[in-house]
Amino acid sequence: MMPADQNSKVQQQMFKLLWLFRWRLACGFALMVLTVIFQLALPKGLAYFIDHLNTPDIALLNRLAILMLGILVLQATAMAGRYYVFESTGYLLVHHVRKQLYQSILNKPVTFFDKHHVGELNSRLGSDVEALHDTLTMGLALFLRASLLFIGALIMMLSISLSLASVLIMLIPLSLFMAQWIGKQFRVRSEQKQDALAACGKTAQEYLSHIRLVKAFNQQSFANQRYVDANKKSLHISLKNTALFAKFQSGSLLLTFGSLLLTLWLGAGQISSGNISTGDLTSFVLYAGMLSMSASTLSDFWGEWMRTVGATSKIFNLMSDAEHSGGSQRREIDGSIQFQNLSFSYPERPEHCALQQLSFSIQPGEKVALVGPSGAGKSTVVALLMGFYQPQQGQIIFGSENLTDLDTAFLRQQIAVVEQEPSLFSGSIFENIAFAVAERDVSNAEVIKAATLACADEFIRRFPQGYQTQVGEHGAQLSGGQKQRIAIARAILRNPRVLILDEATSALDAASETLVQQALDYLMQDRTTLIIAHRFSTITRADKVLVLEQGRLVQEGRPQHLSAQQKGAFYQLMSMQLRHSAVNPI
Ligand SMILES: Nc1ncnc2c1ncn2[C@@H]1O[C@H](COP(=O)(O)OP(=O)(O)OP(=O)(O)O)[C@@H](O)[C@H]1O
Repeated sequence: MMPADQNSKVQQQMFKLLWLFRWRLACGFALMVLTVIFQLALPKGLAYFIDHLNTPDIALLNRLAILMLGILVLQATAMAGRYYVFESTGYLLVHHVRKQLYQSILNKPVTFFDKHHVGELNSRLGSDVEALHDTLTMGLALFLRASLLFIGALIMMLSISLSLASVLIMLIPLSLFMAQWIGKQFRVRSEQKQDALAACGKTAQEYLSHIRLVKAFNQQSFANQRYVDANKKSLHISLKNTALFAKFQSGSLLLTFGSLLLTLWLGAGQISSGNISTGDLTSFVLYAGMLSMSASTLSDFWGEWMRTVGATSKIFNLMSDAEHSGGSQRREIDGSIQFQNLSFSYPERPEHCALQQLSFSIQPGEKVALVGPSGAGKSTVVALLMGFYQPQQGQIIFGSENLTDLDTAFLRQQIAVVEQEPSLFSGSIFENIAFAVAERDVSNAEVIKAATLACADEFIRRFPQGYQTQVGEHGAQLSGGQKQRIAIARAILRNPRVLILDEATSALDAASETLVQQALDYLMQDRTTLIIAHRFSTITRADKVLVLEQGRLVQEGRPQHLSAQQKGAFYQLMSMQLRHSAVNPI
């Protein structure tokens, strides 16, 4: 349950959203008032018609029929207009919120993504935003219409027969209570069903996205069983829901037709005593139907509205704070980097020190290899360098500027990262290389030049569609070496002052290896390069090596110098690496 003040804040924001579309909504409301007036007029017309069925004045009946037909046509037209205006406003609202929400998510700090699962964010963008459409526009429209109809039908019923109306009004609380109770039951079960369906989807996604592993271990039947189990839960809830609905239907039938019978019985007495006509009784029954339908819409709405407030509060929370963009200095960096007495713990694991009192400096143009066992803190150094996290202690200096004073976006423009497993997006090879430059349009010639320097132009041209070849999800059509060269072309196009290279651990064939190395050699020229290095050959070619162990810098120096210190961490690490390479050459 949300606290009341947060509830009202969310509702204020929901009304602010509605306010953006006020003219469309006002137009929809005007059409709605028209449809309600027509709807209320029809039973009255019908009553008049029935009471004059025996009249010898056929012309009067004809005029009456034409008038009612006219009202019907007008009502149908106004109804179509009302439906279109509200429904389309709902879609425009969803489009608006989804656009803003996605943009806010993109601008969140990296720490945010440590806490939130991509699947969860997807469901905020999907079903939670969709709830706004259903409740905020269509739901609200139905609520307003039901309110107008309820009041109108009640007035008409009271005007036809006070006594008959009083009896039926006493039955309203019973039907409202029943609808409320059943609505609550459905809500609880539909939430359980949603959870069961989400669990089903998660199981399917997990096994299907790792299908090769499943097949490699012959685990199809295990994967199938997991899915069947998850599916069974959702079936069980659906069956329970269906049984409840069946009972509800019979109860509601009894109540509806019981009240109808009561009305007819009491009405027949009133007709025989001459208080009302047959037409009056017919219209009374029709108004009573409108009253009960609108009452159940009204009782459903509140639960629906509060559920949407719940879902929407998560959306508004996500839309609130954006990434801390660091300082305001938009300085060109010269490539020198210093870590000064830096300590850092991830916000999600504050008790664990990922980096401890780390100090080192890198000169402009220097090639520095960052080495250390798994979990030593190599990737953390890079994450801090990119400004993804703020250290709790110490500082990072670019040139003479503290990282906290620099505009993070401007700083990142001057850094390029080549990942260990390059990420390619669905789209063409051209788009994937041009992805390097967000600030301006990139020409064909620039992309081709970058690809040529990355030794990628030749293989790209061999594809029938060349640079327009679609790489498919996760770049499935490209080999490991080809993906790496595209990632290198991307970095060349960015022309960064500082290059961060997370060296691939997986082996390439000798020909690919040579091409990738050639591309990297070009890329590293005259740039400060920090390499998370795994290969012996890379490490020995670096100007300097930083050896990390459990977040601490344990050794630093030229590789030749460090390899001579047989008791040092570097020597141990390299001996292990060489033994491993002898077994699994990379
Ligand atoms: N997002 C995170 N949240 C919490 N702890 C993290 C996070 N990322 C890394 N860590 C922890 O921080 C420490 C350093 O991790 P880091 O990824 O920097 O090591 P690494 O040297 O790059 O390892 P590897 O060579 O295996 O990639 C590890 O103990 C790791 O468990």
